[in-house]
Amino acid sequence: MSDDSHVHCGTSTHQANDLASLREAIAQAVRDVKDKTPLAQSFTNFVTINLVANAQLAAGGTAAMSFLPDDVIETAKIAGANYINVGTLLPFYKDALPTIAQRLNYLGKPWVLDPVAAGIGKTRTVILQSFKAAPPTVIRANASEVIALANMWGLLDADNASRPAGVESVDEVDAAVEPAKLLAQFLAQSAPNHQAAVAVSGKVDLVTDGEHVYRLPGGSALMAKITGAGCSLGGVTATYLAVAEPLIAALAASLLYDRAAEVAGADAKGPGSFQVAFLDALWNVTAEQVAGSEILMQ
Ligand SMILES: Nc1ncnc2c1ncn2[C@@H]1O[C@H](COP(=O)(O)OP(=O)(O)OP(=O)(O)O)[C@@H](O)[C@H]1O
Ligand SMILES: Cc1ncsc1CCO
Ligand SMILES: [Mg+2]
Repeated sequence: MSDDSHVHCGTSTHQANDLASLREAIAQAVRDVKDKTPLAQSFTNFVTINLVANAQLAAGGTAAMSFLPDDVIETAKIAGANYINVGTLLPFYKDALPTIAQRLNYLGKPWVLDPVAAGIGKTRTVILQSFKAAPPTVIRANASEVIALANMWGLLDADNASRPAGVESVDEVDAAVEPAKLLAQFLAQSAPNHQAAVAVSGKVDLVTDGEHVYRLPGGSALMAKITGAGCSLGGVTATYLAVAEPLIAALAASLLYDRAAEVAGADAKGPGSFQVAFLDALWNVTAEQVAGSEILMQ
């Protein structure tokens, strides 16, 4: 864990020390999930709900999926963290989701948001706009969604105007650096202990707490050929958020995904066998492998 040979970008000694303690905390989070099997509750889309639950179990946690406000709030009282994903919408979500977000925040319950397809449709926009007043602890999204959400919350100037992109990203992760930092700073203002994080997925993942930016290379291109890679990453981020602070949870989940995708990609014959191998790898990748990953700090 003290091996920081993967540090790049002219890293100072101070940063190297930070990175060493970050690696310790990441390893601890991975071990804590395996030891404590924390519950993370999800309000998530119908397309990928099964992969979300299976990925949370494979990482070592437990899953519960709920949709009605009373059910979500009661379950939140026993869950370590929560996850909201707006990929598929039903009419009642327009009232249910703002209510749920407000209650989670009032109760001080940490939660992860995946703003799937941000920018598409009035209903989704109303729901995502409502979260500005009751923000999540962590946002996990692709680059287009991060840009669209930052724009929707009025955090961007005209130069950074976004376009909606469906459920797949049309933007590169690098285009989302500033929007991600601005979102993380905004989340931190209202978060317990002022701690929050934004994770942007793509070829090279990016995680920021609003101050530092961490780039996480690796993974497999086959991740983009199974549906729910991003959704389940949000779910597993919530699993880690049950035992760790936001930045550590976002880093641990994204790094676990990269390492597991590499293992799965090594002998998969295509997307089907890749998904099966990926779940096995989520289970088998060790805390040391996750924490020893390449992390480019800025
Ligand atoms: N080209 C790529 N190379 C390596 N890993 C990738 C690539 N594209 C995506 N990934 C990985 O796939 C996972 C999901 O990221 P992605 O950006 O596809 O999310 P998403 O668009 O929200 O996905 P979905 O909505 O289908 O769940 C992340 O772990 C990310 O690292
Ligand atoms: C394909 C799809 N459509 C709505 S949600 C979803 C899962 C990927 O975000
Ligand atoms: Mg997605």
